[in-house]
Amino acid sequence: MKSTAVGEVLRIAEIFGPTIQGEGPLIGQPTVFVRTGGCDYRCMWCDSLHAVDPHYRHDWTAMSAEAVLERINMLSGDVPLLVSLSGGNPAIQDFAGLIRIGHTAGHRFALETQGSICRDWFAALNNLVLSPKPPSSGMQTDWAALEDCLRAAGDGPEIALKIVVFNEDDYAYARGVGARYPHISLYLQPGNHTPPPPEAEDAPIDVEGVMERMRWLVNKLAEDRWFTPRVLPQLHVLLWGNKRGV
Ligand SMILES: C[S@@+](CC[C@H](N)C(=O)[O-])C[C@H]1O[C@@H](n2cnc3c(N)ncnc32)[C@H](O)[C@@H]1O
Ligand SMILES: Nc1nc2[nH]cc(C(=O)O)c2c(=O)[nH]1
Ligand code: SF4
Ligand SMILES: [Mg+2]
Repeated sequence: MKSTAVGEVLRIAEIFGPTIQGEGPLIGQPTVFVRTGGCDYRCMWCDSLHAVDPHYRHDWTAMSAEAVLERINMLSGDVPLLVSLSGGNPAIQDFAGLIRIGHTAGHRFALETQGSICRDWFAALNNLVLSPKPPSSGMQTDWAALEDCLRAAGDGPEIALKIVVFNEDDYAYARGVGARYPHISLYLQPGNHTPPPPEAEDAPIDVEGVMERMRWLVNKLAEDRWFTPRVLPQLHVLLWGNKRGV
Protein backbone atom coordinates (compact mmCIF):
# COMPACT_ATOMS: atom_id res chain seq x y z
CA MET A 1 0.00 0.00 0.00
CA LYS A 2 1.20 3.52 -0.84
CA SER A 3 1.92 6.26 1.69
CA THR A 4 0.06 9.58 1.62
CA ALA A 5 0.59 12.93 3.32
CA VAL A 6 -1.42 11.79 6.34
CA GLY A 7 -0.62 8.08 6.55
CA GLU A 8 -1.35 4.77 4.92
CA VAL A 9 -4.03 4.16 2.38
CA LEU A 10 -7.12 2.91 4.23
CA ARG A 11 -9.12 -0.19 3.25
CA ILE A 12 -12.75 0.89 3.50
CA ALA A 13 -15.80 -1.38 3.28
CA GLU A 14 -18.39 1.42 3.53
CA ILE A 15 -18.92 5.01 4.68
CA PHE A 16 -22.50 5.89 5.55
CA GLY A 17 -24.76 8.25 7.46
CA PRO A 18 -25.67 10.46 9.07
CA THR A 19 -27.55 7.92 11.14
CA ILE A 20 -27.60 7.42 14.91
CA GLN A 21 -25.06 5.42 16.88
CA GLY A 22 -27.14 2.40 17.82
CA GLU A 23 -24.96 0.83 20.50
CA GLY A 24 -23.16 1.47 23.75
CA PRO A 25 -22.21 4.72 25.47
CA LEU A 26 -22.98 6.98 22.50
CA ILE A 27 -26.37 5.44 21.71
CA GLY A 28 -28.72 7.86 19.98
CA GLN A 29 -26.01 10.31 18.91
CA PRO A 30 -26.02 11.41 15.27
CA THR A 31 -22.96 9.99 13.54
CA VAL A 32 -21.40 8.88 10.29
CA PHE A 33 -19.81 5.44 10.11
CA VAL A 34 -16.50 4.58 8.52
CA ARG A 35 -16.40 0.78 8.29
CA THR A 36 -13.04 -0.78 7.47
CA GLY A 37 -12.45 -4.05 5.65
CA GLY A 38 -10.65 -6.94 7.36
CA CYS A 39 -10.69 -8.53 10.81
CA ASP A 40 -8.31 -10.70 12.82
CA TYR A 41 -11.36 -12.43 14.41
CA ARG A 42 -14.14 -14.63 13.05
CA CYS A 43 -16.96 -14.36 15.60
CA MET A 44 -19.59 -17.03 15.03
CA TRP A 45 -22.41 -14.48 15.11
CA CYS A 46 -20.69 -11.47 13.47
CA ASP A 47 -23.33 -9.13 11.99
CA SER A 48 -20.82 -7.42 9.66
CA LEU A 49 -19.35 -10.29 7.65
CA HIS A 50 -19.23 -8.09 4.55
CA ALA A 51 -16.42 -6.20 6.32
CA VAL A 52 -14.69 -9.33 7.64
CA ASP A 53 -14.74 -12.14 5.11
CA PRO A 54 -12.10 -11.64 2.35
CA HIS A 55 -14.75 -13.05 0.00
CA TYR A 56 -16.15 -9.47 0.02
CA ARG A 57 -12.78 -7.75 -0.50
CA HIS A 58 -13.66 -6.74 -4.06
CA ASP A 59 -16.27 -4.43 -2.54
CA TRP A 60 -13.63 -2.75 -0.34
CA THR A 61 -12.00 0.48 -1.55
CA ALA A 62 -8.50 1.83 -0.98
CA MET A 63 -8.86 5.45 0.10
CA SER A 64 -6.50 8.11 1.44
CA ALA A 65 -7.36 9.78 4.76
CA GLU A 66 -8.09 12.97 2.79
CA ALA A 67 -10.58 11.13 0.56
CA VAL A 68 -12.30 9.59 3.62
CA LEU A 69 -12.57 13.04 5.24
CA GLU A 70 -13.95 14.50 2.04
CA ARG A 71 -16.69 11.84 2.06
CA ILE A 72 -17.42 12.48 5.77
CA ASN A 73 -17.67 16.22 5.08
CA MET A 74 -19.97 15.56 2.14
CA LEU A 75 -22.27 13.39 4.30
CA SER A 76 -22.22 15.83 7.25
CA GLY A 77 -22.68 18.91 5.04
CA ASP A 78 -19.43 20.23 6.54
CA VAL A 79 -21.07 20.36 9.98
CA PRO A 80 -18.86 18.92 12.78
CA LEU A 81 -20.13 15.44 13.66
CA LEU A 82 -19.30 12.27 15.57
CA VAL A 83 -17.42 9.83 13.31
CA SER A 84 -17.73 6.16 14.35
CA LEU A 85 -14.87 3.96 13.17
CA SER A 86 -15.93 0.32 13.00
CA GLY A 87 -15.31 -2.74 10.87
CA GLY A 88 -14.01 -5.39 10.72
CA ASN A 89 -11.27 -4.36 13.08
CA PRO A 90 -10.21 -0.77 12.35
CA ALA A 91 -7.18 -1.26 14.64
CA ILE A 92 -5.51 -3.26 11.88
CA GLN A 93 -5.01 0.03 10.04
CA ASP A 94 -3.49 3.45 10.73
CA PHE A 95 -6.13 6.08 11.54
CA ALA A 96 -3.73 8.64 13.06
CA GLY A 97 -3.86 10.83 9.94
CA LEU A 98 -7.65 10.78 9.53
CA ILE A 99 -8.19 11.60 13.21
CA ARG A 100 -5.73 14.49 13.01
CA ILE A 101 -7.24 16.14 9.94
CA GLY A 102 -10.78 15.26 11.07
CA HIS A 103 -10.26 17.01 14.41
CA THR A 104 -9.12 20.09 12.51
CA ALA A 105 -12.48 20.01 10.72
CA GLY A 106 -14.25 19.84 14.13
CA HIS A 107 -15.28 16.17 14.04
CA ARG A 108 -15.04 13.78 17.00
CA PHE A 109 -13.89 10.19 16.62
CA ALA A 110 -15.15 7.03 18.34
CA LEU A 111 -13.64 3.59 17.73
CA GLU A 112 -15.30 0.17 18.01
CA THR A 113 -12.75 -2.61 18.39
CA GLN A 114 -12.46 -5.97 20.11
CA GLY A 115 -9.23 -5.05 21.92
CA SER A 116 -6.97 -7.58 20.19
CA ILE A 117 -4.64 -5.01 18.57
CA CYS A 118 -3.42 -1.82 20.24
CA ARG A 119 -2.36 1.39 18.48
CA ASP A 120 -0.72 4.64 19.61
CA TRP A 121 -3.48 6.62 17.89
CA PHE A 122 -6.07 5.31 20.40
CA ALA A 123 -4.86 8.21 22.61
CA ALA A 124 -6.11 10.71 20.00
CA LEU A 125 -9.68 9.31 19.99
CA ASN A 126 -12.60 10.98 21.75
CA ASN A 127 -14.25 7.63 22.60
CA LEU A 128 -12.89 4.11 22.69
CA VAL A 129 -15.37 1.23 22.90
CA LEU A 130 -13.63 -2.04 23.64
CA SER A 131 -15.74 -5.11 22.96
CA PRO A 132 -13.86 -8.25 24.04
CA LYS A 133 -15.63 -11.35 22.85
CA PRO A 134 -17.56 -13.79 25.07
CA PRO A 135 -17.47 -17.61 24.72
CA SER A 136 -20.43 -17.79 22.27
CA SER A 137 -18.28 -15.97 19.68
CA GLY A 138 -15.84 -18.89 19.54
CA MET A 139 -12.94 -16.44 20.11
CA GLN A 140 -10.42 -16.36 22.97
CA THR A 141 -9.73 -13.09 24.77
CA ASP A 142 -6.09 -11.96 24.80
CA TRP A 143 -6.17 -10.11 28.13
CA ALA A 144 -2.62 -8.76 27.69
CA ALA A 145 -3.62 -7.20 24.35
CA LEU A 146 -6.76 -5.70 25.91
CA GLU A 147 -4.64 -4.16 28.64
CA ASP A 148 -2.21 -2.80 26.02
CA CYS A 149 -5.21 -1.10 24.39
CA LEU A 150 -6.16 0.54 27.69
CA ARG A 151 -2.58 1.67 28.24
CA ALA A 152 -2.27 3.03 24.68
CA ALA A 153 -5.49 5.03 25.13
CA GLY A 154 -4.33 6.42 28.47
CA ASP A 155 -6.29 9.50 29.54
CA GLY A 156 -7.09 10.46 25.94
CA PRO A 157 -10.56 9.08 25.11
CA GLU A 158 -13.58 8.21 27.24
CA ILE A 159 -13.36 4.42 27.50
CA ALA A 160 -16.19 1.91 27.71
CA LEU A 161 -16.44 -1.87 27.62
CA LYS A 162 -19.29 -3.49 25.71
CA ILE A 163 -20.03 -7.19 25.98
CA VAL A 164 -22.44 -9.11 23.75
CA VAL A 165 -24.42 -11.65 25.76
CA PHE A 166 -26.26 -14.61 24.24
CA ASN A 167 -26.28 -17.10 27.15
CA GLU A 168 -25.22 -17.96 30.73
CA ASP A 169 -21.57 -18.49 29.78
CA ASP A 170 -21.45 -15.06 28.15
CA TYR A 171 -23.06 -13.54 31.23
CA ALA A 172 -20.41 -15.17 33.46
CA TYR A 173 -17.73 -13.79 31.13
CA ALA A 174 -19.27 -10.30 31.38
CA ARG A 175 -19.22 -10.58 35.18
CA GLY A 176 -15.54 -11.45 34.97
CA VAL A 177 -14.85 -8.39 32.81
CA GLY A 178 -16.76 -6.21 35.29
CA ALA A 179 -14.70 -7.60 38.18
CA ARG A 180 -11.42 -7.06 36.30
CA TYR A 181 -12.18 -3.46 35.32
CA PRO A 182 -14.48 -2.04 38.01
CA HIS A 183 -13.67 1.58 37.07
CA ILE A 184 -14.60 1.33 33.38
CA SER A 185 -18.21 1.84 32.25
CA LEU A 186 -19.67 -1.50 31.21
CA TYR A 187 -22.46 -2.07 28.66
CA LEU A 188 -24.22 -5.38 28.11
CA GLN A 189 -25.78 -5.92 24.68
CA PRO A 190 -28.13 -8.82 23.93
CA GLY A 191 -26.92 -10.88 20.99
CA ASN A 192 -28.82 -10.83 17.71
CA HIS A 193 -28.92 -14.13 15.81
CA THR A 194 -28.09 -12.96 12.30
CA PRO A 195 -29.19 -15.08 9.34
CA PRO A 196 -26.35 -16.36 7.13
CA PRO A 197 -25.50 -14.61 3.83
CA PRO A 198 -26.59 -14.13 1.10
CA GLU A 199 -30.05 -13.33 2.46
CA ALA A 200 -28.56 -11.69 5.57
CA GLU A 201 -29.46 -8.10 4.82
CA ASP A 202 -33.13 -8.48 3.99
CA ALA A 203 -34.05 -11.45 6.17
CA PRO A 204 -36.32 -10.62 9.12
CA ILE A 205 -34.49 -10.43 12.44
CA ASP A 206 -35.50 -12.26 15.57
CA VAL A 207 -36.69 -9.17 17.48
CA GLU A 208 -38.58 -11.26 20.03
CA GLY A 209 -35.39 -13.27 20.72
CA VAL A 210 -33.44 -10.03 21.32
CA MET A 211 -36.19 -8.73 23.64
CA GLU A 212 -36.30 -12.03 25.50
CA ARG A 213 -32.52 -11.87 26.09
CA MET A 214 -32.86 -8.22 27.24
CA ARG A 215 -35.54 -9.19 29.81
CA TRP A 216 -33.44 -12.18 30.91
CA LEU A 217 -30.38 -9.94 31.32
CA VAL A 218 -32.27 -7.34 33.36
CA ASN A 219 -33.55 -10.16 35.63
CA LYS A 220 -30.05 -11.58 36.03
CA LEU A 221 -28.68 -8.20 37.16
CA ALA A 222 -31.56 -7.82 39.62
CA GLU A 223 -31.16 -11.35 41.02
CA ASP A 224 -27.39 -10.97 41.36
CA ARG A 225 -27.63 -7.44 42.75
CA TRP A 226 -25.16 -6.46 40.05
CA PHE A 227 -26.01 -2.82 39.47
CA THR A 228 -23.01 -1.39 37.63
CA PRO A 229 -23.56 -2.32 33.94
CA ARG A 230 -26.06 -0.73 31.60
CA VAL A 231 -28.16 -3.04 29.42
CA LEU A 232 -28.91 -1.74 25.92
CA PRO A 233 -30.18 -3.34 22.71
CA GLN A 234 -28.75 -2.51 19.27
CA LEU A 235 -31.16 0.34 18.53
CA HIS A 236 -30.35 0.36 14.80
CA VAL A 237 -31.23 -3.36 14.61
CA LEU A 238 -34.63 -2.69 16.21
CA LEU A 239 -35.22 0.17 13.75
CA TRP A 240 -33.80 -1.25 10.54
CA GLY A 241 -32.97 -4.93 11.07
CA ASN A 242 -29.68 -6.05 9.54
CA LYS A 243 -29.82 -3.53 6.71
CA ARG A 244 -26.46 -2.06 5.70
CA GLY A 245 -25.77 1.65 5.59
CA VAL A 246 -27.86 2.65 8.64
C1 LIG B 1 -19.31 -5.58 13.90
S1 LIG B 1 -18.32 -5.17 15.29
C2 LIG B 1 -16.97 -4.25 14.54
C3 LIG B 1 -15.96 -3.71 15.52
C4 LIG B 1 -15.06 -4.72 16.20
N1 LIG B 1 -14.61 -5.75 15.33
C5 LIG B 1 -15.75 -5.32 17.40
O1 LIG B 1 -16.18 -6.47 17.33
O2 LIG B 1 -15.85 -4.62 18.40
C6 LIG B 1 -19.25 -3.87 16.12
C7 LIG B 1 -20.02 -4.30 17.34
O3 LIG B 1 -21.07 -5.17 16.94
C8 LIG B 1 -21.18 -6.21 17.89
N2 LIG B 1 -21.86 -7.34 17.26
C9 LIG B 1 -21.45 -8.04 16.17
N3 LIG B 1 -22.32 -9.02 15.87
C10 LIG B 1 -23.32 -8.94 16.78
C11 LIG B 1 -24.52 -9.70 17.01
N4 LIG B 1 -24.86 -10.72 16.21
N5 LIG B 1 -25.31 -9.35 18.05
C12 LIG B 1 -24.97 -8.30 18.86
N6 LIG B 1 -23.86 -7.55 18.70
C13 LIG B 1 -23.04 -7.86 17.68
C14 LIG B 1 -19.73 -6.49 18.24
O4 LIG B 1 -19.59 -7.22 19.45
C15 LIG B 1 -19.19 -5.07 18.37
O5 LIG B 1 -19.45 -4.57 19.66
N1 LIG C 1 -26.54 2.73 13.51
C1 LIG C 1 -25.54 1.87 13.74
N2 LIG C 1 -24.99 1.81 14.98
C2 LIG C 1 -23.93 0.96 15.15
N3 LIG C 1 -23.19 0.79 16.28
C3 LIG C 1 -22.20 -0.09 16.02
C4 LIG C 1 -22.31 -0.51 14.71
C5 LIG C 1 -21.29 -1.37 14.08
O1 LIG C 1 -21.60 -2.17 13.19
O2 LIG C 1 -20.14 -1.28 14.49
C6 LIG C 1 -23.41 0.15 14.14
C7 LIG C 1 -24.05 0.20 12.85
O3 LIG C 1 -23.73 -0.51 11.89
N4 LIG C 1 -25.10 1.07 12.72
S1 SF4 D 1 -14.36 -8.94 15.98
FE1 SF4 D 1 -16.08 -7.64 15.34
S2 SF4 D 1 -15.98 -7.49 13.10
FE2 SF4 D 1 -14.53 -9.10 13.73
S3 SF4 D 1 -15.70 -10.96 13.47
FE3 SF4 D 1 -16.00 -10.33 15.62
S4 SF4 D 1 -17.85 -9.00 15.65
FE4 SF4 D 1 -17.20 -9.26 13.50
MG1 LIG E 1 -23.16 -3.51 13.51
